[in-house]
Amino acid sequence: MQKSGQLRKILTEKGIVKKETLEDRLRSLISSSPVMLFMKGTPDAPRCGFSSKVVNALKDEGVSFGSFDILTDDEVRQGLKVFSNWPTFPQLFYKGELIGGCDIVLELRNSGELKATLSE
Ligand SMILES: N[C@@H](CCC(=O)N[C@@H](CS)C(=O)NCC(=O)O)C(=O)O
Repeated sequence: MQKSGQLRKILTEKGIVKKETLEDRLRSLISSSPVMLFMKGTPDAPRCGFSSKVVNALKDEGVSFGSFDILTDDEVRQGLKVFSNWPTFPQLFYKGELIGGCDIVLELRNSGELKATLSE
């Protein structure tokens, strides 16, 4: 365990810091970038066609975004479905709010609203 991990463990045992719950972790991940994409794979190497389409739509519109590969963390993968009440990936968030998955992002792109939706 790394030093910061050891410190957190000791402080948590002493009740000095609150144990980070999965919900805390999800909230913090969702807010880690104004536009945040939970996807399968990475923007450079998507591992699902739906994720790939959303990455391309964001890149085409010149939107910069953060991403998280849910294939690397099953807790986040299953937890986010419950937290956001959305059963599939990709999931795109803007300023902490769920925008939607692939179908919605493509609809927004096709109607010319994607860039504006992600910069309000
Ligand atoms: N219609 C969906 C398509 C996405 C989808 O069906 N994703 C599936 C297969 S990649 C999924 O995430 N299943 C749940 C899982 O793999 O945990 C959308 O608009 O995003």
